[in-house]
Amino acid sequence: MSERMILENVRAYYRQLKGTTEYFVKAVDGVNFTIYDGDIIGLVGESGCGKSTLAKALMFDFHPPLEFKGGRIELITRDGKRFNASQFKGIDTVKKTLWGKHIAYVPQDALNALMPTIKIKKIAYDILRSHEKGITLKKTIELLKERLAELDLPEYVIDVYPFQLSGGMRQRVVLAMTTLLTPEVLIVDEPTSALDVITQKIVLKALVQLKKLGFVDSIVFITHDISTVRQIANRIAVMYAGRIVEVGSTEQVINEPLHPYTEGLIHSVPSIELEGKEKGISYIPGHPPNLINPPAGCRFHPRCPHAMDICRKEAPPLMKINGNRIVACWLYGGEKGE
Ligand SMILES: Nc1ncnc2c1ncn2[C@@H]1O[C@H](COP(=O)(O)OP(=O)(O)OP(=O)(O)O)[C@@H](O)[C@H]1O
Repeated sequence: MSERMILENVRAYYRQLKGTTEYFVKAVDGVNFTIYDGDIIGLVGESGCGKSTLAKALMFDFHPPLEFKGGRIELITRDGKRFNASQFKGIDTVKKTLWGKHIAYVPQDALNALMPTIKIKKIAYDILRSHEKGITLKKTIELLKERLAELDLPEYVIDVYPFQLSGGMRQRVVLAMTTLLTPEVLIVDEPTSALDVITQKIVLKALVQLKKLGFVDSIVFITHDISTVRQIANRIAVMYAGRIVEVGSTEQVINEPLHPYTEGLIHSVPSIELEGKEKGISYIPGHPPNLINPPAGCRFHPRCPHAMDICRKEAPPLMKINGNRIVACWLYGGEKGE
């Protein structure tokens, strides 16, 4: 499997000023993570754990107050070209070089971000124009018609205003428009959280379709809802307090979670409990830490039922277990992972 993105020890902090004192919110702090061609990765974790900030890092989207503090973020294109976050001097070059063409992002508020008074074809044209000089409205319409048909959306959509579309339709139109230039990686942030269950399934199907048809190679699906992501992801990465704590196949992570945090997360989801697990719904005690001054050692140790001495002192590295499981927890031994 070829790699599409490699993240090594990535740190992305928000700079904050209180009076004259400078603080950093360590929203992404030592993340290691690889995205392969063909992946649909579910990135899960509680609110505030750093998922959206990690999405910004994957987009090379660093501008104040967010700062890239170190590590390696590398994007590898289909034709083998490599882009490194540290090679870019400003966000404008990132936008021009990568966004839309190699990596695309559908933010949490995409549904509302569409200007209600501009027709879909004009919105698509404006998006394409910002990435591809010389593209015409005629060419945009041709391309968009093709894509809409592939995603089972009617052609008339191009001539309507966003407010005339239902939530699920709007979300699929956003997906079609965002991927018109066939980027290698698509990042979607909570794409289904505002939708009813049936519409959610239609949007999930559209995502799978985008990958199947080769409009994108890999998808990162960000959500706090592990039960949604399990429907389409082949792998799940679990994030806690700015770090990835476990990565594995969807089945492994859900059926045999290794990290105590993953276990807590899964047992707190009713829809997963109902499918065969009879342990009852439970909640993870305590709260995620303040990311300005996170606890030493494993960041989960104050909430962990298995915390040992070492957990309070040393942060566990991501370790490879049984060949293909990856976990950052002192309960497990093994060689160093991703
Ligand atoms: N502009 C900002 N300035 C300072 N801190 C920020 C900023 N944006 C986010 N943060 C902080 O960074 C941390 C990670 O936030 P982030 O939005 O990445 O988490 P998340 O997992 O995506 O949360 P959610 O699921 O609620 O969207 C949080 O502590 C948040 O308060």
